[in-house]
Amino acid sequence: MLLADVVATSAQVGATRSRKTKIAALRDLLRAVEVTELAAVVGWLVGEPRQGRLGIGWRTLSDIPTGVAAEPWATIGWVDGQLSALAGTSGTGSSSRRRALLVELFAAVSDDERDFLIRLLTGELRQGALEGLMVEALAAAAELPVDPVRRAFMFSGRLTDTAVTARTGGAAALADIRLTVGRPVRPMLASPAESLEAAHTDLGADVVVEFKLDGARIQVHRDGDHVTIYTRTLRDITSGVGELVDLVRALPCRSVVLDGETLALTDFGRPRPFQETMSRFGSASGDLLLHPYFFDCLHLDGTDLVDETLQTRLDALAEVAGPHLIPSIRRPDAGQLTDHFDAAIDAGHEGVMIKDLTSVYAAGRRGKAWQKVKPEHTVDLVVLGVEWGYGRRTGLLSNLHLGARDPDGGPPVMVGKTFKGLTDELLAWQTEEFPRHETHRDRTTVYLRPEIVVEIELDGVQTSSRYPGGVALRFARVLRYRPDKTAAQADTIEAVRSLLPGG
Ligand SMILES: Nc1ncnc2c1ncn2[C@@H]1O[C@H](COP(=O)(O)OP(=O)(O)OP(=O)(O)O)[C@@H](O)[C@H]1O
Repeated sequence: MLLADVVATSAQVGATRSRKTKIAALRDLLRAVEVTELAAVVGWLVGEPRQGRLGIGWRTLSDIPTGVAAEPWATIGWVDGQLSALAGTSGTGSSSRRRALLVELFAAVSDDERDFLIRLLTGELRQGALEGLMVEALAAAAELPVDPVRRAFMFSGRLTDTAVTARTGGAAALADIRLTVGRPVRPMLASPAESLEAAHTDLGADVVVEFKLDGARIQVHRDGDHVTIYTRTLRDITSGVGELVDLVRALPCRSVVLDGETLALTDFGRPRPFQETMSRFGSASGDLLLHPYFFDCLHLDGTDLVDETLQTRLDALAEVAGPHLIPSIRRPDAGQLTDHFDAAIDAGHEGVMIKDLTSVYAAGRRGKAWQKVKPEHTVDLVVLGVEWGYGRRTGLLSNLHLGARDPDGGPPVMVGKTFKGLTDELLAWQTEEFPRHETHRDRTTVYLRPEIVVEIELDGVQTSSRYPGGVALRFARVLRYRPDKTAAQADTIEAVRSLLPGG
């Protein structure tokens, strides 16, 4: 099959807002490709080549001469081979070798294909929403229910592998993919709740309420003396966090998989700012010590706990990591719930997580089983453009155009603008950094590729006829930039709409 077929399907997926139509388009393509082409195609369609991130920048790519292929002939296998060669090129002389490979690649493709490849190689195609669609399309193509595919993906962490397993082995092979100590599992995520009371009413009395710490997610695997530690995006950071490795090695068990958050603390035991934890995180240097706060246990001494209730998992966690638990309270009444929330805020934390004690561990869709409550609403949005300031801000890039993620993989949906909360330092940073992400500009505004995520605090949202999503932010202000997040991890337009009064 040709690259052109994949590009056509990608365009079809982008052109419709209908989830069903998108899935059908992906399913038809998945059915038509050879099994040998499947991993490459799945990787491209979710924006994550099976070779991993190739680290090719926009600047390098824009310098490669345009192709001449009038009749597209680039096959999937050939393009995949070029990407493997690119991935395997390192050391002296690698940049000219990489350039030669790119020139060869681009000479063989049409304009549409070139555009697709550029977006693939720069990471612009990478979107969490596409993974969700792909999971459903893989199930449809293999005529299987979605759940076993989603579950296999949770355990394997690699959609390309899951695709091949679904195609070649069907339900039985998918069911064989289980938690393996040492191999990271995709983490379970939370949904925002409107308020403490709303979450409590929604989940009922059978809940645990935990502090929500503003650190970095860690997933810890230990098999005997062998410890590995992964980030939220399943990156192995073991070598950078020696203090955590030592601590986990000393836990009273033979094998364990733990989920938690890690933080650096001040001398007074209060959390250090998020930026400080992040800068220490994974870089073995610096004298800040990271402390783990565990909140889940997925495996203990040969027993998988993923399908057990949270209550059972927390009991196992208390047994193995008692001194390192996140502060929590089980089955609080309304008064205890508010007290716990206040205690979290007083201690300098972000808020609380309210979790259903009867729920199992499930990654893949932001479920309602874990709900987060913060004192203010905050959303992570994508910067779409920025206007030149005036008055004191003349010559500085100031007013941000903010977009929420389209859960179906389309371009972000604009929901408002703000220049509030920007310090002089941030204004200077924006003015220097944003032109590097520019697509084009007009007299007032520099438009950006949607790749910078900013955390916005707001009082709420209101319906709007001006913005395409029908909703606009109220009193939005910039809290901070989120370099740890990609646009695929920004909040969705649905998450923004859910903040509408009564939404
Ligand atoms: N008690 C806790 N239970 C689960 N996750 C927690 C807890 N405390 C802190 N966290 C962090 O919160 C994240 C889950 O919240 P969410 O799914 O909203 O992710 P997020 O988009 O990073 O959230 P936010 O932007 O609010 O940090 C986890 O990935 C973890 O890093």
